[in-house]
Amino acid sequence: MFETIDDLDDQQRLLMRIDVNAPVDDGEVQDNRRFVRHAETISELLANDHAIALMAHQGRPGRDTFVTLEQHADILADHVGESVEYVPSTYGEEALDAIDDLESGDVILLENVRMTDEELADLTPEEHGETEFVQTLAPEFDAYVNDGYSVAHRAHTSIVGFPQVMDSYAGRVMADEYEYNTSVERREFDGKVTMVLGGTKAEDVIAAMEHLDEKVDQFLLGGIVGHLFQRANGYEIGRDTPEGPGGLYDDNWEANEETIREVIDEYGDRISLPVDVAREDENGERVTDRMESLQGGPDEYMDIGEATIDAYRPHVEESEAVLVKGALGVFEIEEFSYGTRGVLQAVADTDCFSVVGGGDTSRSVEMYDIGTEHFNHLSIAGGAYLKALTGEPLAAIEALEK
Ligand SMILES: Nc1ncnc2c1ncn2[C@@H]1O[C@H](COP(=O)(O)OP(=O)(O)O)[C@@H](O)[C@H]1O
Ligand SMILES: O=C(OP(=O)(O)O)[C@H](O)COP(=O)(O)O
Repeated sequence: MFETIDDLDDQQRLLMRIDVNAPVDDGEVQDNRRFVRHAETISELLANDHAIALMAHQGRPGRDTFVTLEQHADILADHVGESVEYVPSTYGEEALDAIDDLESGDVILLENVRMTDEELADLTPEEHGETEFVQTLAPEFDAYVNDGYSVAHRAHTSIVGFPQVMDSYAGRVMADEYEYNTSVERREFDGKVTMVLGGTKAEDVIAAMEHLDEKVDQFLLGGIVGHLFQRANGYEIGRDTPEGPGGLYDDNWEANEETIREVIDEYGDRISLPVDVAREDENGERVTDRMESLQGGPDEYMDIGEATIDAYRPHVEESEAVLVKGALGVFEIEEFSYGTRGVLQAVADTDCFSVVGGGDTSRSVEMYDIGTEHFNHLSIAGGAYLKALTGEPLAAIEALEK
């Protein structure tokens, strides 16, 4: 097990990794629940008179979302209610000067760690610990804190390098997420465990399903994941869209179909699939088509239909635990939110242990006032949450435990 910030002495100089990786719309960084959750950890640490230098990433090199962290500092400052100084350097002279000036109660945010040569280099954790990035910053601090659960599955320098050479602690977000998200893997439930899987990151979800068969009694599928399964069953549904991940239905179809077939052969009797799906008609209204009546063609289906929601609800009602990853439809558009809302409402109305994961998906609970208090945990992680559910070790946790 790892140590947490409860084990820290007061008034330390802390180097802390958070994950405020966010959607970027026309160059503007969008606020999200990650900022709120990390702000809570930062406030807690400030109450104990620590001085904090934050490390974080945004986007991936080459993508439009790969930007500096200037806006992130402002958004964080709003949530913390204290100044968060943006430093346009990760471990160069400007960074070292700002770190030198750090006093108890101060918070600075260093530049996007993915702008360094080391962060994404293909190195072992020990080699990450020997990089100039780590060797320059580590001596400046008393301890390292990792609160970035949603990036915990990446073995990058800021995640696995510093714990090699520094006293290391899990932040509040990291510790809470770890506790809830490993509950399925630990199989803490006697009753039925149901997993609701959807969203757009379909290949990750399907890969996870391969490892989940013994831990889950019932799968309820929707979103793009549901389309892919129904396509493998011979229905003419699904096409790649410019906004989507690409390749699911053409270049990667053969591989996807093979995996889906294996999953269906292995435990298809525990998998419920959409019996109807909803699209927009020529008047912009929601219409629902039965699966047998699909004709192929260019229709884009954006939600599961009402009959599917009715079929899924009883499974939720008889479950002891329900884990959700990915939305069942494009819930951001009210007309196509019925599936996601219907199933989440059923979870909220039932006295089961419940976790909703996926940065986007968990947002739907707040967006439609379903009541966060009805859920045991809303995860701010996507990929890391999915990995934890399957029992795969997370690089950050392994590094903290070392
Ligand atoms: N049928 C669909 N077509 C297109 N997008 C969909 C569909 N169903 C769900 N989605 C999208 O899935 C997203 C959420 O799932 P996902 O992309 O896996 O993200 P996360 O893991 O962050 O929750 C939502 O933004 C929603 O619009
Ligand atoms: O947003 C993240 O992951 P997620 O979309 O799986 O939740 C993390 O910040 C990890 O980012 P990455 O997938 O570019 O390594």
